[in-house]
Amino acid sequence: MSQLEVKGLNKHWGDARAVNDVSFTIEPGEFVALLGPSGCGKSTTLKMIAGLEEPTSGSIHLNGRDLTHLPPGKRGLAMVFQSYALFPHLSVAENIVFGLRARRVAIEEQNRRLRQVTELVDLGAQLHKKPGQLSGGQCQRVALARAVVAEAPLCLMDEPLSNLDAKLRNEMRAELRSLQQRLGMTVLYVTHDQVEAMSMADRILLLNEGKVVQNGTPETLYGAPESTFVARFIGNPPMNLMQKDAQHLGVRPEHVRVDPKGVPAHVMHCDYHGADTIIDAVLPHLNQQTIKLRLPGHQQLPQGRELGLSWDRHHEHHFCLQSGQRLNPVFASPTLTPDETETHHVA
Ligand SMILES: Nc1ncnc2c1ncn2[C@@H]1O[C@H](COP(=O)(O)OP(=O)(O)OP(=O)(O)O)[C@@H](O)[C@H]1O
Repeated sequence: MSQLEVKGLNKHWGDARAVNDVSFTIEPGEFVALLGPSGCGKSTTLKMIAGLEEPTSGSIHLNGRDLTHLPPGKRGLAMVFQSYALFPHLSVAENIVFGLRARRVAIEEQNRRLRQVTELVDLGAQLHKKPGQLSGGQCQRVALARAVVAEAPLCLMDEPLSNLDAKLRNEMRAELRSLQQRLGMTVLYVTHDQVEAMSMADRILLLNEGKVVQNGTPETLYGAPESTFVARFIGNPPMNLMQKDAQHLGVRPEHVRVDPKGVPAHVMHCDYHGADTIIDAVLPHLNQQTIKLRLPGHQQLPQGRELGLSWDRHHEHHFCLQSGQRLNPVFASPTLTPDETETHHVA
């Protein structure tokens, strides 16, 4: 039995369909990211699972128990919010065990779990401080610790790292993922940041306009996007999508290489990123469409420089021009199939 089972979930406000027939499951110990652009329905989905928003229709089961219409307090879920939601007048220790006290868990058990979790999230020296005396990263650790001590069957996280600066966010990502794996926590994690979803999740549910557009591992979303929307959303810079015949031909910037025998291109612009350079080029034989390529190191090519470009066949993605849906199957192991690894020239 799946830990969480969401079936045909809808949330309509008048004519607006914020969440439109969303179904998915989460297995015990899985870390699933609910990813998508602003306004796609991520938070509304999470709120319906938490019991903070009533679904228009659909059902939510946790370990076979129907939660759909239960009040939040009866669902037994843990939550971590972007805002941390700590009580400013309580100490770190009191914040962490707040839920356990409310549930009248025995004091010895509260202390045991508090000791265990403060060691895990390295808060031992801060237990008597108030949230106002902590850094953003420490506040987020307190919020995490509170979710961990609850020992809930599912932990819901709504953009928990978005208030932290870039360096700390990176550190906390690794910390959170390692904590989740060590404890075997089942997590549903809302984010609009594809890097966060790609680096942390076992599986990604990508939402667009209230619908799940792809449900798969990070590798599947990157390597076999089911539509042009997914192809553009995952990867930075996103996949090049060029109109050719009656299709969109997709190839990722990191898979394009300079090759004198390749398709002719003119350099437009070079963008140096430190470890690599992103080059924008025009393809005169493909209706002046543009293509991006990623080259290692610092490349300074003058505007107008002529290049040849090529890529391997197994790195091509084909999508229907009208529907945007994927047309080509995925090559399971490209290096094993000689005719699929040949270099392809588009012109
Ligand atoms: N209480 C409400 N009344 C009416 N419309 C709402 C309400 N709450 C959300 N919406 C709409 O539902 C849609 C989905 O909103 P939601 O907050 O779930 O998106 P999101 O993916 O979490 O976005 P973000 O990343 O910006 O938080 C949006 O179009 C939003 O305007």
